[in-house]
Amino acid sequence: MATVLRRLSLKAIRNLSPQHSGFTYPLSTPDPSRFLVKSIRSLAFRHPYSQSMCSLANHEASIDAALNLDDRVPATIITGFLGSGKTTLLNHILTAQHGKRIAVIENEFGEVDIDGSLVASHSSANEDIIMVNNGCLCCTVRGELVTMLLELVKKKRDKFDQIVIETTGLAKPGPVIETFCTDEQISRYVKLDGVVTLVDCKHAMQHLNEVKPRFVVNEAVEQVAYADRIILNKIDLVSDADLEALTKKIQHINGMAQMKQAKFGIVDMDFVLGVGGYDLDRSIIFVSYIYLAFWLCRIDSEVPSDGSHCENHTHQHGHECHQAHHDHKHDSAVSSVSIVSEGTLDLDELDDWLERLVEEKGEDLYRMKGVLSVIDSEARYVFQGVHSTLDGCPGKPWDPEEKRVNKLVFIGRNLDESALRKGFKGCLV
Ligand SMILES: Nc1nc2c(ncn2[C@@H]2O[C@H](COP(=O)(O)OP(=O)(O)OP(=O)(O)O)[C@@H](O)[C@H]2O)c(=O)[nH]1
Repeated sequence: MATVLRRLSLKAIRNLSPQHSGFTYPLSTPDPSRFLVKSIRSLAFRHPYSQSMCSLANHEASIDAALNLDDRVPATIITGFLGSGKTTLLNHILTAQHGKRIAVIENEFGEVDIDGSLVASHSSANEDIIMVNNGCLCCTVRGELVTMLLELVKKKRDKFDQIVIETTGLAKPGPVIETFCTDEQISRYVKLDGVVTLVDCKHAMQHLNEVKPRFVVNEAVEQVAYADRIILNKIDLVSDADLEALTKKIQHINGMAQMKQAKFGIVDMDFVLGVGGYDLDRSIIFVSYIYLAFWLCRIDSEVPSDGSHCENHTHQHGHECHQAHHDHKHDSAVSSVSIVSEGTLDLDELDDWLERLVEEKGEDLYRMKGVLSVIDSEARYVFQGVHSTLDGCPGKPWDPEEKRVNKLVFIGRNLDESALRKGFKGCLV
């Protein structure tokens, strides 16, 4: 069925664009994305097959939604590039007064779980934080997402009111969204409420403009393009002029999403929960998904690049996804190095090493984070880095019986693993 829908959708989109392989819109249209979504929605409504394309479960769900009988669990996807503030927002959601019990699915790019402990320390319901490490929900561990969602809703449905999924900073949101629209089991129990994208105002322009090799998709652009809500985070780190330029750039990519500026992800809860971004017939969602893929081709062609376009819609980050219509690789130059080691660190040595590191490699070091055991401290030391921005503070105290294990993750371009391990060793007392 999905294939039929896909073909019809592609045809519909092609009909909108008689002049070239991208698509055109009336010159008088102030916002092309709005026009296209409207057109595609009306096409989907009018299409005789649109009602028969979805599964029975989806039909029932749509009718229930219309009658306000929809008791499926709403799920929110939090996405955004590495270090943009996703975990910070998640902690805000977990501690804010909204009366909702939240189950969290955390997806980390490195094989070491750092965010899990940082999130768990804020949550009162630790057992409902599920970690998925070392793979992207958009590809390698997508199956796990389905399994975990089903387990949550089937075994613990009475324990929470909302699911929040934090993707890795290198995830493509499209395939994750598609899981909610196309998996019959998931759509029976869970409804996608919205996609919230965090934007790091200090570094976003660099990533949005990044030149990618041919067929490699820019994840930062995709994360903005698929958003229902965009949080322009870290406004404390940029000038008004930079903020204005970034806002324009983002509006150009996605003119539909509501946008809010924030520091440390502080926004009203109704901006991120209860968005209702997908309270439409599933077929329309799927059509919109296809539309977005096409819209992204158009954006990609406008983002400075070496001529790449989306014939094959492929991106890389060291592993590949072989789903029918979103084959993609993530950028193979981007990888992670995880260090797990016992021992105590000299904080001064550590500071010196990290400062030297970001001075030399800051441009390529997208993200660093760690939970460390430092000398003369009963508490964990938590350090965070995004390019050359470094931050460190005491975290939760170690339990007296607990083995003090240092965990660090570096994510970036062309990482020198042996140099990183050597640098770390040099800080041990
Ligand atoms: N100055 C400033 N720092 C911020 C703000 N929001 C978050 N940070 C810091 O940015 C760093 C990264 O924040 P996280 O919330 O861990 O980012 P993330 O998107 O979850 O990171 P990954 O999961 O690694 O992709 C942390 O040191 C935060 O304290 C902000 O508004 N201003």
